[in-house]
Amino acid sequence: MASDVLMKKLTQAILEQTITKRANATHKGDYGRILIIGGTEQYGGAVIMNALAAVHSGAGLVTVATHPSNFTALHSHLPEAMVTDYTQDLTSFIRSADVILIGSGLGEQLTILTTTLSSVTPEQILILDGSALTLLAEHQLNLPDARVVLTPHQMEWQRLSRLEIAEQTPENNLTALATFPAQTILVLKKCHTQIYTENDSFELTIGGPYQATGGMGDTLAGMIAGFVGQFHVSLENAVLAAVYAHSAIADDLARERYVVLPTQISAELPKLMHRYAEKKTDKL
Ligand SMILES: NC(=O)C1=CN([C@@H]2O[C@H](COP(=O)(O)OP(=O)(O)OC[C@H]3O[C@@H](n4cnc5c(N)ncnc54)[C@H](O)[C@@H]3O)[C@@H](O)[C@H]2O)[C@@H](O)CC1
Ligand SMILES: Nc1ncnc2c1ncn2[C@@H]1O[C@H](COP(=O)(O)OP(=O)(O)O)[C@@H](O)[C@H]1O
Ligand SMILES: [Mg+2]
Repeated sequence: MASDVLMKKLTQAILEQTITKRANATHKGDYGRILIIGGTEQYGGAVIMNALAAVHSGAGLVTVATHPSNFTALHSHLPEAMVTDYTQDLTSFIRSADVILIGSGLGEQLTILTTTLSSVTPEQILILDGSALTLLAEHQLNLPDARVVLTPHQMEWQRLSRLEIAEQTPENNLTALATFPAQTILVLKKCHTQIYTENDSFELTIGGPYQATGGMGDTLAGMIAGFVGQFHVSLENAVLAAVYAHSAIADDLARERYVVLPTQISAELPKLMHRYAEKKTDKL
């Protein structure tokens, strides 16, 4: 049966609307203070990819709260990022962040998640990815009063919504989203990722299987953090632009590659953003 939900197709117009040229008299404090929480000993790569994407998106200040065994690797990839031990009290770090991204490679660290959920405030943006979504579902945790973005892939959304992947129709997804606090944004990742808000739904028509590499979603989550921390047209626009840019870069790179690595996407971000800030839209 055809869907009654009108899914708007994302185009490069979302990049033109969202990515703006920077004003001269600005500083790092104007471009988002991002706190990334995740990365067990096994999954350090996940937060490294979050942070690479956030910094290459233009985030002003990025701090990564992770297992100490990841500090050296993170710094060797990205000296721009600050680090802190995620087993220590994170409340002061949470308080001073504009955007908190938690969950990529978080594994079974339930206490870190519950502390974060109880510490965020309504004006903060909270992005929940990876293991945070699985823990949320397993322990039936409530979302806090904050500006929440969920970034599940289909299996994570199955755990959260109790909808089998085959049942994840636009109608069912919207009904499931309505059980979360109003204004929660859902980025349902798959081939042709869909984005749902309380009142609207959008579909990506770009991207492809050359993106099917571990870390591709960690990179998207870091980009979303970077975009929402600096582009304030609306939270929805910034999320949509990050989702579109992620796959637009992948498509561009895939013209000459069999697979596209997550870190290659991050490396290309400043170029793509420069093109759109300058409205040089001929290439993509
Ligand atoms: N380098 C790293 O440190 C990496 C760490 N990762 C972290 O590993 C943890 C576990 O995440 P995973 O996603 O691997 O494991 P999950 O168990 O959450 O999900 C993977 C399972 O879902 C299935 N699936 C069905 N539809 C899917 C879809 N559209 N996209 C992706 N999977 C789909 C897969 O076949 C697989 O069985 C997360 O915290 C994640 O952030 C991953 O991001 C991979 C890279
Ligand atoms: N076949 C595909 N076509 C388009 N996009 C894909 C495809 N496979 C994976 N992706 C994209 O790659 C990302 C994978 O996210 P996720 O599974 O969370 O990765 P990870 O947790 O390993 O970082 C999503 O943005 C998804 O849309
Ligand atoms: Mg993931």
